Amino acid sequence: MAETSRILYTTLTPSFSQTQRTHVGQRQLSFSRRHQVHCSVSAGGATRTAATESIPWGCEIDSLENASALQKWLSDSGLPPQKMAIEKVNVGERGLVALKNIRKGEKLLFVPPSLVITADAEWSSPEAGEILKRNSVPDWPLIATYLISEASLMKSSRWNNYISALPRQPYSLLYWSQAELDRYLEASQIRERAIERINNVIGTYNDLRLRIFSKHPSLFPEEVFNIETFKWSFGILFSRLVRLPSMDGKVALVPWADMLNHSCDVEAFLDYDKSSKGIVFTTDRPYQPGEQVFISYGKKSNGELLLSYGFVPKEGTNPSDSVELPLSLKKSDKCYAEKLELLKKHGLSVSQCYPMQVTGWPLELMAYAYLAVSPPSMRGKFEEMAAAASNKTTAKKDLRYPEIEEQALQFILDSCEASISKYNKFLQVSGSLDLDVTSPKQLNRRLFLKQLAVDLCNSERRILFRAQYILRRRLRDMRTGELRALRIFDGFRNLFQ
Ligand SMILES: C[S@@+](CC[C@H](N)C(=O)[O-])C[C@H]1O[C@@H](n2cnc3c(N)ncnc32)[C@H](O)[C@@H]1O
Repeated sequence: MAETSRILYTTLTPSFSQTQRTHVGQRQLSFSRRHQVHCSVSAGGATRTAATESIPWGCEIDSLENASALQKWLSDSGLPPQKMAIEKVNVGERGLVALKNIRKGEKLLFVPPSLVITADAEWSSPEAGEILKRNSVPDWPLIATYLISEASLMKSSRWNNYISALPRQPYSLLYWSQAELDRYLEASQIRERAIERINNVIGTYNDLRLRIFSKHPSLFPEEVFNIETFKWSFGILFSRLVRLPSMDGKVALVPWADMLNHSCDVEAFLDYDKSSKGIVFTTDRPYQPGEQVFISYGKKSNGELLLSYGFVPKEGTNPSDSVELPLSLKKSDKCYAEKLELLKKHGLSVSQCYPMQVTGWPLELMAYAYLAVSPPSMRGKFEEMAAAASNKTTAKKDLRYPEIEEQALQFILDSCEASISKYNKFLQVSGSLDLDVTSPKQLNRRLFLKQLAVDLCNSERRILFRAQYILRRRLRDMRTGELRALRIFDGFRNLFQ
């Protein structure tokens, strides 16, 4: 699915105002010309009702409640006969399962553009769509608002069957409270990313509310267009929106295709196929009847998958897995101010995170480590080190400074070990984290979140363990090499004495 965070940041600069209104009032609205709006939003367990009838905002993610209505509507609306059907599955709750033998290299789906939601989609409430477009609202917030608008129209929207089959509470970190993020993701840098993302959604909503919704309350009543419904629609976008490379990277919600779950073992991805004029993917392995068919949501780390999609693949099964390692300049460094200024010049800050993989770490990380440990006598090299530490520069990154190689590796090792001890602490206490829950529902949610956090922390710590092993070995080899050289030197000295 799409590279979500990047898109959100570049499409709308949110105001980041903290004035959120999460309460939904109790009055009737004149939003829809066709019927009155009734709003019941379930978010974080709370249900808010605005009128007699309620907007369902999708269905339970683990139910097949609306799946057959969705399939029927899709085929009546032009989706060609499929070799797959929506079923309950072991991985991903609901998914698409092969009905017939499917060959490797076969094209599947063929969802026509008329069944795809993009920023150009026709609004059931055209006036509302016009206003957003006039205000140059970027694609992501535009589609998020569109989804809320269409959901609130229920049966009057042409997307009713699609929206009814969407999950009422998409699994994404958007739905974790600050306390849950602090409690479960304390050790992982994903916590920061989740907070940043939640603030972006809140900022985006506040910006739209101030600039547009508050000026047109009859078209965008707060009972419907509020932070809870935005969390829902952004949760849907984060977990289902796709970027279509053959349509110039256009982002789209593709009904039916968005029932496909992710596997780290496959490389098949969704795209627009010019010859068949539909959204397709090409299988990279055969499937037998009854087997779940998968696509790839992209080469994402376990943390990124949890952030957008709310799941963590089994430990050791994701070849794209990585962990963000935080590195910081030491305050006691004699050249601290000078180094910091250069880091800032290259768009970096005093603490920088770099992705570590089981297979190694980026050259930028090594450049940062060189800068952090380099003595005042290497002042002339600081600039090139800071430039190479930034991935925004075209500067030569593959720098080597043999004279400080050992200190740089030791610096990375120390940072790895500091991170490992945070994970150790969390994983040791995680067993006793849930003793204070009172209701079974709350207990289930807590256990579920805790399990996700434990899985994430185990997979991130595993990468750090591997890096620790490699770094220790490299340092040991360097030190024994140095010792041997020293002994040879001593031998020569004795000989000449
Ligand atoms: C594009 S939707 C796929 C359809 C979804 N299973 C449904 O029932 O609506 C993405 C969501 O499916 C689930 N999912 C996808 N791949 C998964 C996997 N490998 N393991 C667990 N859950 C997965 C996650 O909840 C994710 O947010």
